[in-house]
Amino acid sequence: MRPFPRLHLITDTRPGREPLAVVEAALGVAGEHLAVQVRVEDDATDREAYELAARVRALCAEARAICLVNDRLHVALAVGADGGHVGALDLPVDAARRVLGPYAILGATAREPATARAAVDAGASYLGVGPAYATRTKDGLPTPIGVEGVAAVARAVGVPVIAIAGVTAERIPELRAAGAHGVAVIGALSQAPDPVEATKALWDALR
Ligand SMILES: Cc1ncc(COP(=O)(O)OP(=O)(O)O)c(N)n1
Ligand SMILES: Cc1nc(C(=O)O)sc1CCOP(=O)(O)O
Ligand SMILES: [Mg+2]
Repeated sequence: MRPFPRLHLITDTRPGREPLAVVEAALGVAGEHLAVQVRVEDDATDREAYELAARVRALCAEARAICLVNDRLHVALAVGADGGHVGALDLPVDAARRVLGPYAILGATAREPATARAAVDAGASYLGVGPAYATRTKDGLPTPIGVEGVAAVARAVGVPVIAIAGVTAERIPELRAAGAHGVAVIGALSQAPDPVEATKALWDALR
């Protein structure tokens, strides 16, 4: 079985961003070691989500990378993605598992050990754990849990923990030391002046 990717790139579809260019740059560096999660803004239409996901899925297939879809599991199924990711406002994890089937990759957001254990019991195959640090990318998040919070979740579960929020290449060593299997990033790549160099820095810190 393939090792679960340590680097997860989440698409940034805010105005002025170029999600496909960033995905292509990252795939060129990390290829099959990358997971790309297609995440669109809440007010995007399903058609917009589908069209982006279909293009990302094709790029990932060419690079043998994993393609996941955030929230919209019908879109994940429609494009033949490898799986999906759900959080507290999305389908419950057990329902998401029923939708995606037993073999799909299913990520769930967890911010502390009890939720993390419940998500794994309900069928999550990895956890997105954060906010590890403060971030400007998403509003309304709770206070960052820090590396100690990531470590508490990592100790509680046996599935890969993917740290999220405010992650930079410089922060990866302490997250890995805390037990994170890997990291998920938006801004570290989508706001980088050179996404190729930024992917190299992230990947070098993870391997
Ligand atoms: C890897 C990863 N971790 C956490 C999240 C956040 O999911 P959620 O809490 O459902 O919030 P939205 O991303 O849907 O706004 C994630 N997407 N990926
Ligand atoms: C989509 C998302 N979910 C988070 C959570 O903590 O659940 S943080 C986040 C955005 C992360 O963006 P950046 O890498 O730019 O900080
Ligand atoms: Mg969600």
